[in-house]
Amino acid sequence: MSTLRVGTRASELARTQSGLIADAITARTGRETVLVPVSTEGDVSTAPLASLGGTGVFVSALRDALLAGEVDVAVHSLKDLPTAAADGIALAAVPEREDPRDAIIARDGLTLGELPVGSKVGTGSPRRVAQLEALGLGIELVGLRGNVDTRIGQVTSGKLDAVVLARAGLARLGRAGEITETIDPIQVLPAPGQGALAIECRASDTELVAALAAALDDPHTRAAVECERMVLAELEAGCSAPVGALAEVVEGEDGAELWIRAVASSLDGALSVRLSASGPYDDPIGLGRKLAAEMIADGAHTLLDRGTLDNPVLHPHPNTSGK
Ligand SMILES: NCc1[nH]cc(CCC(=O)O)c1CC(=O)O
Repeated sequence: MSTLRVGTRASELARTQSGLIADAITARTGRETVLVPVSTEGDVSTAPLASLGGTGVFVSALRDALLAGEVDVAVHSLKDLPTAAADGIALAAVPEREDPRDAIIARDGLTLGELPVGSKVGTGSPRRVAQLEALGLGIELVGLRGNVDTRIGQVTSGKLDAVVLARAGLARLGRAGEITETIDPIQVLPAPGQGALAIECRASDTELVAALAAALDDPHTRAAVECERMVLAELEAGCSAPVGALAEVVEGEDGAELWIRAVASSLDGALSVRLSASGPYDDPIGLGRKLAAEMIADGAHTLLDRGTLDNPVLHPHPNTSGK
């Protein structure tokens, strides 16, 4: 059989993730694979992500390459995928997710609670900013982009006291040892889909879709992320909105159940709606809808709208944008 071309963004994290999936495909299906780099607007631009025209900046170039027949498989971080389905594209597999939590890398081994008042903490994510502001730690949150290496470098060089990153990305890069605290989801709920990967193919490649689903899909992860993403979709929010959600499969007396927690915040973190719900494992969509409806009844839309006109919290930090 022909070699499968696996499209990947150029960043080190993306190449690492795509490489892991390419190896898993070969190990489990016997198909040879080759990585094909595809550059995306999100990699090229150094503008704040929130200004790059909303959802999916990292995703569309890979999908275009799939549809153009330049690659056969695309690997994305699931949290970067827009919630709307894309024409002609199938989500073939959602492999078992890594630890979904956020983490900090701070100077001198400090935890969040140990950071002195006035400490500068880097993150470009409105979701992280809002939830960290809500903790009232007296830290100063500083806008930050760039690859994982650049971000951690801000701490090593002393420009920042700490940076916030997804634990999963650090683990895949072999840098989990530099984490000084993994943040409890009680304090900061991760982005919907964080820690999970999405493997997409052309929908017309039905045999490949079925083969990758059989080889790599993890039904528990898929159910959890479907539930989380339904909350995001129902709130009509994108991947850069201050919305966190984390679902887990728990074994109850009557079989498997899904349990989900979610938060929607104003950008400044001053106001938030934080709720949880549980329901049957086989209806993740229904559970996500139900929780979102409760959040909306509690004013989630008002909070999210309040943040769209201006951004009072994120201050761009010199020399931190880019690669
Ligand atoms: N938006 C960038 C992005 N997309 C996925 C990850 C991490 C890996 C993951 O969540 O699976 C990151 C970096 C980060 O948030 O630290």
